Amino acid sequence: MMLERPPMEDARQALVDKIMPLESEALPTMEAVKRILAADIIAPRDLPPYRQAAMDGFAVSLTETKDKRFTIKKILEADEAPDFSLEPGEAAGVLTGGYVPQGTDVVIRQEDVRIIGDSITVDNFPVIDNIRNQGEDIKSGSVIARSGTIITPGLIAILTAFGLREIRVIRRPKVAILSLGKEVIPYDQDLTPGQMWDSNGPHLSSLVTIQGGLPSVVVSQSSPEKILHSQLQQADMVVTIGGTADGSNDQGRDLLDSTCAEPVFLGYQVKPGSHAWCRGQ
Ligand SMILES: Nc1nc2c(c(=O)[nH]1)N[C@H]1C(S)=C(S)[C@@H](COP(=O)(O)OP(=O)(O)OC[C@H]3O[C@@H](n4cnc5c(N)ncnc54)[C@H](O)[C@@H]3O)O[C@H]1N2
Ligand code: MOO
Repeated sequence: MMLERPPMEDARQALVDKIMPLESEALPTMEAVKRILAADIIAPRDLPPYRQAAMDGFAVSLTETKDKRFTIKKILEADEAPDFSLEPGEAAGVLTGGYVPQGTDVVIRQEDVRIIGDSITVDNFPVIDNIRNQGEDIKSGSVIARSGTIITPGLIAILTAFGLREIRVIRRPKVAILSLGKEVIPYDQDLTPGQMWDSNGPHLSSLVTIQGGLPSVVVSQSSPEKILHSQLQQADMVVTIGGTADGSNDQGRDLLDSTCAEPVFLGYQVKPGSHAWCRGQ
């Protein structure tokens, strides 16, 4: 049902109601910032993926007698997965984000130990264990982000922390912008008296770019109907500029009538801009 000069909010809602989600496309994760997720993302594994040290220092296995001295079994490298377990009274050198060996009860910061030969003496036992448990941040199988989410830099970090190389996003809408009027010429052409550079086309085009669309601007001095119909084949949305009044140069209304698209609203209660029309499939 076509609305005649509705309030702006009703016009906006009528337009939004016409919008259909576009198809999705696969993108390398690094290129997906600001795009819209096309499907829920499920965590493929736990994060952290293994039990990690939260401090540089020593992983220790405590003794029943609460000894302060531990024998160093091995100093682990940053990229090393331990192939041993700690027995009570043993310690292993660990780095933040690295594995802690099986049997670890607590990680003591290196500032809180003294290294004497092949053993350590703990000056201060921490009140927390300084261990990040497997899956503590995100559990395998849980939803990381829902379909429809706008991908932020933070989400890119999470997706790549899971090694997700490619994700499905909604494709960018193609928006054709048609500047009507025989006096309007592209801004990069020389002007003759009576002509006007197209500035509204570049304005709308920039707004579309900022919102994530793919704009194309056409100045249709001649055969606007032909251009409009070809744009309707290629674009998801066509926006025409000018020609909305009743002057001899105003073809906007006839142009819209020449499409088979259903009228959504005809004019709306905004000044200036009251002559805006909308049609949709
Ligand atoms: N007899 C009447 N005249 C007008 C009426 C009316 O009811 N009866 N309404 C007035 C109102 S209100 C409005 S709003 C305007 C609507 O104007 P149009 O949509 O027809 O706009 P144009 O005539 O095509 O252009 C107006 C002006 O803007 C320049 N222009 C157009 N396109 C561009 C562009 N892409 N970049 C830069 N400049 C552009 C154009 O050259 C004209 O100078 O009608 C009133 N008149
Ligand atoms: O209808 Mo016009 O755009 O308000 O000045």
